[in-house]
Amino acid sequence: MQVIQNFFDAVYSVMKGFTLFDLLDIALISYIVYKAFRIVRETRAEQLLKGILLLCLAFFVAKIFQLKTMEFLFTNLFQIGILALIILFQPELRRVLERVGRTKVTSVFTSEASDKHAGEWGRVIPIIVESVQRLSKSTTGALIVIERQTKLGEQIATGVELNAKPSVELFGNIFFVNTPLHDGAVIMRNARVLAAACFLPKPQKEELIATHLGSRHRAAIGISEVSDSITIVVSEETGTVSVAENGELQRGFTSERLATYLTEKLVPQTDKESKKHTFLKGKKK
Ligand SMILES: Nc1ncnc2c1ncn2[C@@H]1O[C@H](COP(=O)(O)OP(=O)(O)OP(=O)(O)O)[C@@H](O)[C@H]1O
Repeated sequence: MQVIQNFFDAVYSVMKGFTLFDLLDIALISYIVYKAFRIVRETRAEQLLKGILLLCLAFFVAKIFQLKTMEFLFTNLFQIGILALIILFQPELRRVLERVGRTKVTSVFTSEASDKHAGEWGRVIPIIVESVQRLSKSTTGALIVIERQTKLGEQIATGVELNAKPSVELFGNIFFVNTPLHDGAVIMRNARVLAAACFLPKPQKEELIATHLGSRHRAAIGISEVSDSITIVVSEETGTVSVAENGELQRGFTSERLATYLTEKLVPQTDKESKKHTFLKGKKK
């Protein structure tokens, strides 16, 4: 009974001094918790979170009924637990921080750099599309990663650095079967072919990926989970063109669709241009 009385006293004392800043505080915390919950739902941390919530519940039950040994045990467990969680979930924490760093607020500071290459991408996209079309026609397996804000230095270091001007012939040569660079992925940065034969990471939840997708498609999903890159995959078996972005693979791209997709992602349109584009689209209908 005393516990309940204390609880209401505490609530009353908090409400007495409640200001607009407290409301802002609550709104911000709610937003952070909501975002954290959404991120946790997409990772293996979901099960763990349920476990922690159960432990917290057990801890409060022990506190209410004054079970001293249980209380002692849980208090110590929580102290070591925080450190253990950081070690166990280091990859997830890293991904979350990377994701935070890629939010639109910070892109205010980086958009200038990406816009600088928009023109170059505009010239290179037709080359990529034509190369992909040829590779698809000849059922030559290919994996092309387009780097955006997240730097892919780790993956580039596993391959052979080229820093070459993109051309249809270059892509054809790189992916030509049994040549030294055909195994692995090409990574493009700032509209140039930076490296070839690069090794990409595996996806986090491999067991959830359709069994008919082989290691090339899985690698494309893997890199798209840990970065904001766009990865084009050409299937060696069927010639099907797929694109991986944000951990998702979309299949069956035609050349037109690929060109539109890449242009939308890599060549930011000015407000004026995009309005004109929408207007023209509307007129065509
Ligand atoms: N982790 C990886 N990083 C980079 N390239 C990879 C990776 N895993 C596989 N590859 C590339 O994919 C090739 C193997 O493709 P595999 O046949 O297993 O995949 P797939 O998805 O079934 O593609 P396909 O439909 O083209 O056969 C390898 O020879 C290599 O070039």
